[in-house]
Amino acid sequence: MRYVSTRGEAAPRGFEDVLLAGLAEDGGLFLPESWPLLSTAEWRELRGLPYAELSARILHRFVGDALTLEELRGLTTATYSSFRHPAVVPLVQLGPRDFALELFHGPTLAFKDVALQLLGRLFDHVLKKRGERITIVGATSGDTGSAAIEACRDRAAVDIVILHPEGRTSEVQRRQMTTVMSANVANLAIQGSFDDCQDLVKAMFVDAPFRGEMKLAAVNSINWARIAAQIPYYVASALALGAPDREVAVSVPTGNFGNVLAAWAAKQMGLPIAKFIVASNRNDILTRFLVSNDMSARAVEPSLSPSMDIQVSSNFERLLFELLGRDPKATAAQMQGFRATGRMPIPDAAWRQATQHFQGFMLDDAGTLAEIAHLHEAAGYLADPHTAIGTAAARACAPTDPHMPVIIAATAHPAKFPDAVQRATGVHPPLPAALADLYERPERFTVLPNDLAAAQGFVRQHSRRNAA
Ligand SMILES: Cc1ncc(COP(=O)(O)O)c(C=O)c1O
Ligand SMILES: N[C@@H](CCOP(=O)(O)O)C(=O)O
Repeated sequence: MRYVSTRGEAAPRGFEDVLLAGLAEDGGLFLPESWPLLSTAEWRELRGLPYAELSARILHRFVGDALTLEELRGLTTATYSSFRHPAVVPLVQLGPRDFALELFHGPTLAFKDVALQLLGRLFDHVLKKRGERITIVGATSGDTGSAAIEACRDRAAVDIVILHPEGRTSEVQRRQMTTVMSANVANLAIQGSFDDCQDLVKAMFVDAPFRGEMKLAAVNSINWARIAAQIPYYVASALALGAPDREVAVSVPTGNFGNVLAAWAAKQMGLPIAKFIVASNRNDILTRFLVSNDMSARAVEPSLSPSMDIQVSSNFERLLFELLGRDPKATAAQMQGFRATGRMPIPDAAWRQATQHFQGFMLDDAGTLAEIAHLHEAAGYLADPHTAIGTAAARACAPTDPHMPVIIAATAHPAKFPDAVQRATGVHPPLPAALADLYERPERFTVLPNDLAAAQGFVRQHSRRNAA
C-alpha cells in the first residue's frame, strides 16, 4: 500500500513513513494510491467479530507490510481492552431508525480516543524498530489535545506539544490537557482561534529545516493513520445494522471533516453508506458549501459545541482531491487560492458530485439546547452538544427510504460539557471515577500570542530539554 499527496509534489511512500510524516512536505495530505475494496463475502465475514479483531483486519488493508496482522491484532487488543464499554463503540437506539454510535468510552471521553489510543502504540512500535524519537505538535479545539496527550504521555521516544485556543475550550477539556504533569507533555494556550492553532502547526510542518530538526510528527487528522483508525467503527456499526445487505446513512457532527471522511473512506472500500449528513454549529462553512457552493471562511464564532468551532476544515482537501478526479495540480491551486482569499469556488460538476452524497445541516446554540432537552425527554438520552447537533441533523436530513438506518456519531461524553447539558436538562452529568478529582488537580500551560517564531521557540525548548 502506497500513499500519495493531494498536492502531488511529495514522493509516494508507505504506511510507516506516512504515520511519521503527518503532513506531506508539499503541504498536502496523504491518501492511499488506490482504495482497498472488499467483496460482499468479505464484509459478511467481518460481522460479529470483537471490535479489536475487526479493527485489526480493516487496518491491515492500509498498513501494507509495515505490520503483520498478528502485530496489529496485538496493538488493537491492548488498545481497546482499556475502554470502559465491552463493545468499545456500542450502538444505542434513539428512535425507529436513529442509532447513536457511542464513540466516547475511551479515557478522555471523546471519539478521538478510538484512533489516538492506537496511534500512541503505533508510534511506539515503529520508533522502537527504527531507534528514532519524534516531537509531536498538534492543534486542538478541545478533544484531540487531551486524547493525544493521554495516548503519548510518558512514552520514551515521544515529546508532545499541544496548541489550544486560549479560553475557547470547555473547562473540563482544558483541565484534561493542562493537569497532565508528565515531563514529555507541554501545553500552549494560543491567543487566537483553533484555525490559528492549526495554521501554526501546518506552518511548522512546511518549514523543512525546523521539521527535520525536531523530527515533527502529527496527531491531528492531517495524519492519515488517524483517519484509517476511525474507519472500523463505521464498519462495525453498519454491519450490525444489516450491511452489506442493507444500505445505511451516517450523520456526523463535523469540524475538521476527519470523522465524516473516515465514513466516506469506508464507502470507497465498498461499505454501502448511501448518505453522509454533515452537521455543523454556527461555524457552518461546510453546510454553506453543500447548500450553495459557498466555501468562504468567516471569523470563528464561539459556540456551545467548541470542538466544532472551526472554519478551515483540513480534511476537506482529501475529498476535494477526489472530487477533482485526483488531480494534484488542480487541488493545490484550489487550496492556495483559498489560503490567499478565504474563498474556494469549486467547479460546478465537482460540487454537484459532492451534493449527491453529502448533505449539510447547521444548528445554532438555541437549537442545540432544545435538541439536548428533546433527546432527554423523548428517549431518556443525555447527549453532549456535538452529538445533539448530529441527532437533529439526522432528523432534518433523514434519507427518503424510511427503512434506512441512520448511524449518528456520538462524539463526546455529556460530562465534558456539563454546563450546556445542565442548562438544557437540569441534569449535571458526573465525570467518570478516573476524572472525579479533575477540578482539584494543578494546571500547567504557557500562554503565547499567535506567532510562529514564538511557538517554534517553545517547541524547540521543550523537545531539547527532554532529548538531553
Ligand atoms: C466532540 C467532537 N465532535 C465533533 C468533532 C468534529 O470532528 P471532525 O473534526 O473529525 O469533523 C470534534 C473535533 O474534531 C469533537 O471533538
Ligand atoms: N475538534 C478537534 C479539532 C482537531 O481535529 P483533528 O481531527 O484534526 O484532530 C479537537 O477537538 O481538537
